[in-house]
Formats: sequence, C-alpha cells, structure tokens
Amino acid sequence: MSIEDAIRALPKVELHLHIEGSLEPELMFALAERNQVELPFASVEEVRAAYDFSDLQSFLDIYYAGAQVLLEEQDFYDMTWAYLERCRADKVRHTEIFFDPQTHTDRGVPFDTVIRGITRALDDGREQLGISSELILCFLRHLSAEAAMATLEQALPWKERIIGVGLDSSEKGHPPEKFQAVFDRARAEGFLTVAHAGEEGPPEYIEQALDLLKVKRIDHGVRCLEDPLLVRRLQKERMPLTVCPLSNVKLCVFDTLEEHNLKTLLDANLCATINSDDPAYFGGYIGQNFLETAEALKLGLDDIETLARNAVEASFLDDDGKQDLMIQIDDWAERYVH
Ligand SMILES: Nc1ncnc2[nH]cnc12
Ligand SMILES: [Zn+2]
Repeated sequence: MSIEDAIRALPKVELHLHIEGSLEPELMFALAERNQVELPFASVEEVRAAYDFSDLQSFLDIYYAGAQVLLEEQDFYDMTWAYLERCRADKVRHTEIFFDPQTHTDRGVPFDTVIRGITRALDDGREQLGISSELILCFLRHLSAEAAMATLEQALPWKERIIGVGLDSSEKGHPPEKFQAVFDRARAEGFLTVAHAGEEGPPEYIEQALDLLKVKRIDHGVRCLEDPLLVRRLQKERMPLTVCPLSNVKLCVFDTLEEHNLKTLLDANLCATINSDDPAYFGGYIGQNFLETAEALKLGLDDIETLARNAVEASFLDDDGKQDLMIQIDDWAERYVH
C-alpha cells in the first residue's frame, strides 16, 4: 500500500479554511449570472489565469472581488455545500470554518443572510454527510478596530452558532495589538480566539496574538522558526499551528514546497497541522495539501499520523468528539502504519 493510499484513507480534521476561499470559478460564474453581477473576468479560464499571486495582498485583491457574487442566503448555502462535498471526498470528518462577514456587510449584504446560508449548509452536512463543523468569525485586520467591534455586536445573537473569532486579511502593518479590546470583549462573551500570525508578519505578531489576544491556535505561524525562544514557548504550551503548505507557496512565503518548513516544525515537536486555507485559489483541498507536501518533504506515515492527531488535539471538539476521532485514527494507523 502506498503513502498516497494511506493519505486518501486518513480521517481528517480541517482547522484553517476560509469559506469564501472555497468559491470555485465555475460557481463564481454561475452566481454572477444568477445575481446579475459583473465580474472583471470573461471566462472561468481567465479567472484561473489570474490566480498567479506575488504575495498575500495580490491574492486578497482578487479574493474580495470574487466574493462580490455572493448576495443571497442560497449563494452562501451553495458555496458551503460545495466545500462540504469536497470534504466528503477527502474524508474530512470535522471542519472548523472561517467566514469574513465584513466582506459582505460592507457591500450591503446583511449579516443574517450570510450566517443563515452557511449554517443551513453546515446543518445539512452534519445530517447528510456525517461531517461535524464549527464556525469562526474572522475580523478583517485592514479595517478598523471599531468596525471589528461593530461586527462582534452583530454576531452576538448568533453566539450559539459561532465558536470563536479570528483575525485575517493583510497582516503586515496590522499587528494583533490593534484588536486587543475587540478580542477582550469577544472572550468575555464566551468566544474562543485564534489569529493569523507569522504568515507574512514577523514572530512578534505571534507573540502578540498569544499575549494580547489569548489565542488557542496560531493560524499559519510558519515564521516562528526565526525566534528560538518563541519556538520553545510554542512547544511548552502545545500551541497549535494551522499550517497551509500550498497557500504558502502560492503566496510566495516559500519559493517551493520542497523549501517549506513543515517537517522542521514537526521534528521540533510543535503541534503543526495541514490545512487548505483558500483551496479554490491555491490549487488544492486538504487531501491535495497532504499528498503534495508528503511528497515534497518526504514525510513518512509516522508524520502523517502525527499531523492527523495534532489536528484532533487542536480542534475545538469536546473530549468525547476528540476521543471518537482518535479511535478512527487508531484504526487507520493499525491498517496503514503499524
Ligand atoms: N491566507 C490568508 N491570510 C490572511 N487572510 C486571508 N484571508 C483569506 N485567506 C487568507
Ligand atoms: Zn487563512
């Protein structure tokens, strides 16, 4: 049995997925037509050709443009359902999904429209596909802290459906400290916290996310290796890193997948996980991220098992949910590893 077979069969948990980043060009065009929205591209091929990014910002510009086709509750449903079908194909058992309400509310789409569409699909995914899920609201860090606070207020009636808040968009120049008060309030309201840090930004942003935002996970975090003291802290605290290898190469954080530091993170005993980030834009869902990374970094089955167990440990599942998944991984390991 090959490592490819083992990866395909692996029960997976995804912890870093922007639902707007799962919008495939085909669905983008279908929604543009349905909603009479004009896209700056003539065809699906032209869209794909534009996915040639030089850094995070060059991606975000196109990503926000693509999101403009999302107007009605059904649009958010269709996008989320399409992602869940990819999850089924990739044997994702549990997923914790980011959504960016400000990308939509700033265009006049009501917060409730966004979350109703997404949660209805997640409910159907649980019932019809057996995929459990959680929702994490991300604040756009290039916008003001006041705007983030207003978004948090809008989310309060939906508290039971949103497990946590996060921080995404343009990292450099927008340090976590900018959002300390918002995150204080979010935690007081019972939300867990995560933040993108150390993707393009420096290790100090990871420290700020830990110290000021009290995050439970660091999204990306790959630049932590530049600071040995920080690495020791992340090891000691078993702080999860939701790493996104294909994303990092597409956004030029690493020149090639062979140069990615995921294997170094694993060998340092850090709680690293593999995720897809924005799979419609970066060339692959979680399964493809595992397959390509395993090949490029010559990961062994022991590494794959560690990555799978790290993701369960890092998830926001309760103890029973975690135990259930660990048993599924035990069964997988018995067949493919031991
Ligand atoms: N990789 C990423 N980094 C920051 N913000 C994002 N929004 C969507 N994907 C992102
Ligand atoms: Zn991300």
